[in-house]
Amino acid sequence: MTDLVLGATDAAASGEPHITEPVAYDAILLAGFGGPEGQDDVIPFLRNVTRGRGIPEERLEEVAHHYRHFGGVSPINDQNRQLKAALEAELAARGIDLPVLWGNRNWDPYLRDALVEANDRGFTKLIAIATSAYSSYSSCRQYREDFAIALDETSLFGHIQIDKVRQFFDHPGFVTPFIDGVRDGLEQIQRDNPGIDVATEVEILFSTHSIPSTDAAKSGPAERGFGEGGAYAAQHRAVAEVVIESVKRELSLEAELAWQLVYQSRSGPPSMPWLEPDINDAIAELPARGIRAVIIVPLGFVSDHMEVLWDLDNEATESAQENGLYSVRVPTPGTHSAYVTGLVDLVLERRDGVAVADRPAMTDLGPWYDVCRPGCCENVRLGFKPALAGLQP
Ligand SMILES: CC1=C(CCC(=O)O)c2cc3nc(cc4[nH]c(cc5[nH]c(cc1n2)c(C)c5CCC(=O)O)c(CCC(=O)O)c4C)C(CCC(=O)O)=C3C
Ligand SMILES: [Fe+2]
Repeated sequence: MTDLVLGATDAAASGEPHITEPVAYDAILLAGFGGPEGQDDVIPFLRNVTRGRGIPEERLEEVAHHYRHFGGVSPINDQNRQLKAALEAELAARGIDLPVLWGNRNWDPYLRDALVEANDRGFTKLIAIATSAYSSYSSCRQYREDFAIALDETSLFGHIQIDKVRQFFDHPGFVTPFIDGVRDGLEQIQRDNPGIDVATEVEILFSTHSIPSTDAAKSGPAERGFGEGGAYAAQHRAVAEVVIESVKRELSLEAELAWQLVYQSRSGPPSMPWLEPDINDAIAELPARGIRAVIIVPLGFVSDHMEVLWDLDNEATESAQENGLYSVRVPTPGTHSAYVTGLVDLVLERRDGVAVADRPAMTDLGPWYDVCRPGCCENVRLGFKPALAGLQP
């Protein structure tokens, strides 16, 4: 163990942003968010997620109601079970002998359960895939902090090494399902709205989780300037541009497509600035510009979990209806074959120490770091906690 890169050994301790030495991993750690699986789980789950966060009580009641509406069951755990099975099938098909262990940050099975299993099976080197594509406290560092906490809880610090694949927002495996989805969505709009002008009457709304503006500002390494919304927003804008250009190419469209990046699922007190505009406010502005149809793209999400089912399929879809707009919601990557293949490629990239030039990245921002930079994805509200797979502090 080194104090430069907490919990890491070998190549990771060099402090380089990319590890291009092979590492003999024993297993993959699939790290999920976790979600309730029955009415009795809802409140304890929400307590786990929001401990010490200053989320207003009304917001918690509101979110509890979303889960209650679906019988207290979030689809997220089943989606991760399916992803685990798909990864195992892909690994087997490619003859790669790497077991997949699954553990969540906020619900059973927890990360600590996966680490106990790893230890029982004699695994000491794990490569983690967090089910989260972009850079921010919630989508990167919080997973890394929770790895450190889980090692501590299980007294496995110094026995088990946990590295983490890079944020994969611009990996073709993650982006391809969105390109497919937007292309199919446009075709559906043209089919169902004969004569509609895709250049002037359709708006593509790329939606992601809102986060506090202070988190967004810290979402990338301080020395790189990313503009408004930090690396988090910059990564989303860059991926959205790639999706738009790819769809135009695939459909041989000459005209520009209208799009914007919007936010959803805000949860802090109104006094705290979070990233805007909210998707529902953005939708309300569209009819005045002559827009007749929207494509809602859940660009920030890897599966159709509660934020997608409730905040998009329920709320945003209703906003579209109220504003007289035809709407299509694009699927998330889920278990799309490109996504599953891409995740396995990301693991092999680390196992084999692939050269940076040979790592696929569809935007100029990537390929993102294997070892997070100091202060990257910090949370100024909650203060410093040690985190694995990154340079300290
Ligand atoms: C960036 C981001 C992602 C995307 C990255 C990723 O995918 O990880 C994400 C995913 C998710 N968020 C989820 C659920 C919740 N998030 C909450 C609260 C918060 N999320 C935040 C950010 C994010 N969240 C933030 C800044 C907060 C405020 C509290 C804090 O400062 O930490 C709360 C508390 C209640 C509320 O306020 O909404 C809940 C219940 C679920 C599970 C859904 C299911 O069960 O299907 C998933 C996948
Ligand atoms: Fe969240």
